[in-house]
Amino acid sequence: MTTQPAPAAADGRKTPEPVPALALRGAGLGFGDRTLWSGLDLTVHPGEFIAVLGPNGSGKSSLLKVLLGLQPLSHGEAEVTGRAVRTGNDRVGYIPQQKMIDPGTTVRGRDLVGFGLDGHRFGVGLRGRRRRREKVDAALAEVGAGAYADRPMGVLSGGEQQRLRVAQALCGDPAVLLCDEPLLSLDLANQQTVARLIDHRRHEAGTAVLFVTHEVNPILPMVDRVLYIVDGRFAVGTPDEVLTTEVLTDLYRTPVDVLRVHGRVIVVGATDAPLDPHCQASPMAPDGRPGADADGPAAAGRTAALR
Ligand SMILES: Nc1ncnc2c1ncn2[C@@H]1O[C@H](COP(=O)(O)OP(=O)(O)OP(=O)(O)O)[C@@H](O)[C@H]1O
Repeated sequence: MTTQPAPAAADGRKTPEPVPALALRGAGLGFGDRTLWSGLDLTVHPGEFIAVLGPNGSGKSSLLKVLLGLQPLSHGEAEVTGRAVRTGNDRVGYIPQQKMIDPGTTVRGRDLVGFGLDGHRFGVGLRGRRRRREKVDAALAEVGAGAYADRPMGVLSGGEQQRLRVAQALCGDPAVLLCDEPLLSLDLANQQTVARLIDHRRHEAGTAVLFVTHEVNPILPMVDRVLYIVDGRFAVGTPDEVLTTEVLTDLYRTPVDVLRVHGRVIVVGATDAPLDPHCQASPMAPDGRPGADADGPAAAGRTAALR
């Protein structure tokens, strides 16, 4: 949670700070008289992997909408690669939840991936078309979807469809990848595949990742920092800093225990004060839902930045 001063060059001049992939400054969002979150300052560097956690309705997806330029902030500023957010920004990739596509859908996987290049300018004519095709082929190869790329989307399995959505999001070489529960409805093997693809891309290409999830287990080893939002309050820090009894008790304003069992994080809520309408008793996931747990490193016990 500390920032390094910019290193000095040999001639004594300071090297300019790298442009963050993503920056929120004093950001706030509310609807009517309800504030989802406010005073949010978050700078995400190229290649960083941020998990966005919190109970239902805490404003996680709304944060992604803000960064996609689909939802204006109530306060503050949001920037992607140093520029104010806007719709249709080809520096931003988006992976939605897995939802089965209608079996009658004839759009091919290859076509879906190509939609990820809409807005990119390859020029007209043969050369432009060839460059576009090369990009699509490279994205299909990256996710291992070449074998079924020419089949209609409607006949593919959920895992195959989701790999193609990942390819679509990566196709345009985004600086920032916004993921809205992309592992939901996938079996464990496909969860791991999709998570690894995203992790690989951020290591290889320096793509920053904002990953909204209710289940931090499959991605915890990849997570650099957590943004945990509860009822207008939030904490930002490493998983060891945020996923602690102390921080979650502060956030939820009710006693919460964070346990580490066989390398997994289990969050246990107070039985007399359910943390959300679905959570009558422990255990619960770090997002407040009952009955789930999380892979995780041993607790370091440091306190996160808590708002
Ligand atoms: N355009 C809108 N107008 C009014 N209220 C809205 C609007 N968009 C979202 N909300 C409300 O804001 C709250 C946060 O919604 P959001 O989808 O961001 O939550 P979330 O944390 O992603 O929840 P979940 O985990 O259930 O997906 C919800 O109560 C939702 O109804």
